[in-house]
Amino acid sequence: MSAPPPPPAIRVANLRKSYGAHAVVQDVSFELAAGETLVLLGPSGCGKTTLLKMLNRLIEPDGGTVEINGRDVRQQPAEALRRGMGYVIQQVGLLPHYTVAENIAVVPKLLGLAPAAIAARTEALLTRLHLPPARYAHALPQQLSGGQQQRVGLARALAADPPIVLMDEPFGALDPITRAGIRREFRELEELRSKTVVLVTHDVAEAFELADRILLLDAGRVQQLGTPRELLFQPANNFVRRFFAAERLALQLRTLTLGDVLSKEFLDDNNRHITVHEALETLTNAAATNSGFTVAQLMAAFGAALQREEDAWKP
Ligand SMILES: Nc1ncnc2c1ncn2[C@@H]1O[C@H](COP(=O)(O)OP(=O)(O)OP(=O)(O)O)[C@@H](O)[C@H]1O
Repeated sequence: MSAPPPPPAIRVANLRKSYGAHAVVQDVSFELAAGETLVLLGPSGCGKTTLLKMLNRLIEPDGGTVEINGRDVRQQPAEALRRGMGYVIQQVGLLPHYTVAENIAVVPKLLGLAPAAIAARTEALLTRLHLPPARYAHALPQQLSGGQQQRVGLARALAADPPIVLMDEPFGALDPITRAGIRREFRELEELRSKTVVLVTHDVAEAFELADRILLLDAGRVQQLGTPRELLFQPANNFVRRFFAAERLALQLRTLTLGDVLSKEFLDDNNRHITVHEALETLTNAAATNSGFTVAQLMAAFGAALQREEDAWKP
């Protein structure tokens, strides 16, 4: 007999939380496979942060269950649970009198890791996050820019190599350009690729860029759970449709790939996964090498692909 499949990394069932008469999270359920990135998205006050904090017991639910790797979180002490999950917040929360390296070492020390292992890990993470250790390991948080502090916050969350990382508006305090840059680094960070990530944002473009799946909330209720593509092309209701209306074209450009829009003769293994948006950026860059098609051809193909998608989901 084959072994039963492993339980999902995170399973949330019928989770509820109210403050007085205000139902902040209402009957939320979802499952997340190991290695998946789920983005909690929705308007301000819809319950994203409350939902996230119930995963690591910073907030205790009124009802429902949270299981991590098949185990109910209430069966483990909250402190131990939190040490096993990375947590990144907008305010970063670095300890002001600790150096960058000391901040990163807090959880690994609590977990009893050997000092040499902690030092090696800190150095590797700082290097990976573009903060050369020789320059930054012994700096104090106040000597860093907001973007650099955010990177240290990320390094700290990853220091003990937790399989699950929770992030609450991790790029929220940054200006748009720094934000886009860090987001790109984040996507490319090997350290995060294998991790199960739950990330809160109210930024639609950010959600589309980072999510494997998006959980869209309104007033504490799940409006839709699905891939960015599903939310865009198969909205479950009018709220979902309206939520993306203002940025629809930009999202479509970021969602459809060359593989979706171009015919086979223009495709190869290097370009088929590039989004139309990325391809346009390259094409309009003067230094770009010849890609075999023009902006006009790509836009025509994109228009035809959109029509196909819309037609496919018409009731
Ligand atoms: N401790 C509390 N007591 C009373 N009400 C609270 C408490 N914490 C949160 N709320 C309310 O619950 C609702 C959801 O808050 P939450 O922080 O989860 O929303 P959010 O979607 O993360 O919002 P934002 O995007 O603005 O951060 C809000 O209306 C908030 O005022």
